[in-house]
Amino acid sequence: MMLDEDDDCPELVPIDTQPGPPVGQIPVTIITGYLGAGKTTLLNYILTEQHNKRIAVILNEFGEGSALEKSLAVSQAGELYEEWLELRNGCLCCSVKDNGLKAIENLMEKKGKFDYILLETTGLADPGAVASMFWVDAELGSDIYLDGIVTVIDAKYGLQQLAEEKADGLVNEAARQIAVADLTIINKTDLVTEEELKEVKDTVRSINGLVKIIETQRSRVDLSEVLDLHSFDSKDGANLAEKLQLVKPTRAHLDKSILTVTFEIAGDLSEDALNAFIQDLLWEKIFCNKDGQPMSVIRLKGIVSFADKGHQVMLQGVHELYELNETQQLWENPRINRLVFIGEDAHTLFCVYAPHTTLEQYHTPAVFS
Ligand SMILES: Nc1nc2c(ncn2[C@@H]2O[C@H](COP(=O)(O)OP(=O)(O)OP(=O)(O)O)[C@@H](O)[C@H]2O)c(=O)[nH]1
Repeated sequence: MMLDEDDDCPELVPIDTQPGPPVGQIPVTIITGYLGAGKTTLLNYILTEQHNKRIAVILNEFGEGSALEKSLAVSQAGELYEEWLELRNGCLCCSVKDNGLKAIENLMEKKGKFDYILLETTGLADPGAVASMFWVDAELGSDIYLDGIVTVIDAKYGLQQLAEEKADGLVNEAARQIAVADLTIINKTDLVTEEELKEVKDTVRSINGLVKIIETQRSRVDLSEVLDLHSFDSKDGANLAEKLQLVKPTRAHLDKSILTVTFEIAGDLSEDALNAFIQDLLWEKIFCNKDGQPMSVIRLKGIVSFADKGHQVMLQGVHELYELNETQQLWENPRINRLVFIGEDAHTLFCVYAPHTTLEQYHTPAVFS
């Protein structure tokens, strides 16, 4: 076909990689932390700050072990909220005793539009289970999406809580809450010395090499540090690529079993090989420690390169779920893949592939390509 001379040349359009969640979905931030750490104080602080958002706060008993699945089935019914409080700045506060996403969705239908949902889990909850539920639900076209997981830590008693030994070799909830977090708030800094605070920070870092750490008194935070983190969608792509460069593998500290392992691999990966590796890790659980205990992943993140893609691809995982999404970031040479795994017995990843490697950054092209 000939182009009319007066016709403009078609403009180049960027590839539509659709970063971030679909338009119109409402972010949910999960707020977790051990008993008495300062979660409620944080929620109250957020609610009374000026933020021009209509925030709904949901206090509930998500993630109470086996109650979770059961509740998913029974939460179809109507009246799910118990107390309801409308604050002057437009915030809404309610207590949902029922578990499950349906409860929240019903709530939204009833009370109209919120701009934001904060969900406080109980102190003993495993937020990873709650997070995976939201993540799956967002994929299924829900009105809400998971924005991030914030863990509040007690500066004074946090270490003690982390050191508590659980029966049957179970990993302590306080450690899990840190492992899964995008942001940790070390609260009650007024009650500790500089040295004590440093020890808490070092311990948090020893569990989660990726997490952002801030310190507070009375949970007073800059709201931009807590809300709209986009920790699970590819809007975070550029930030994540930068952040991953700085992540260091961690060494066991107080909680001996959870730590962070990093891989750095130059060049393109094979998508099939990477999928196979992650599925072996998350689903088949073939990577075991010397006692035959499989590595259990709590969180994983990465920026990876596939030969047929000019854009960086983001890897995200929580528990047994993972996702690979193309970001808007174009690769520059050299392409360096970076993967970070946080989990129980994460060091077994090294033992499998490199029995003599210590926890230093490890180059392993053979595994993924
Ligand atoms: N000294 C001091 N006390 C604080 C600080 N932040 C919160 N507190 C107090 O610590 C206690 C527990 O705070 P909450 O916000 O209720 O803690 P929580 O995590 O919601 O507790 P649970 O709901 O029991 O899990 C309250 O008495 C707060 O007033 C702080 O920075 N310094």
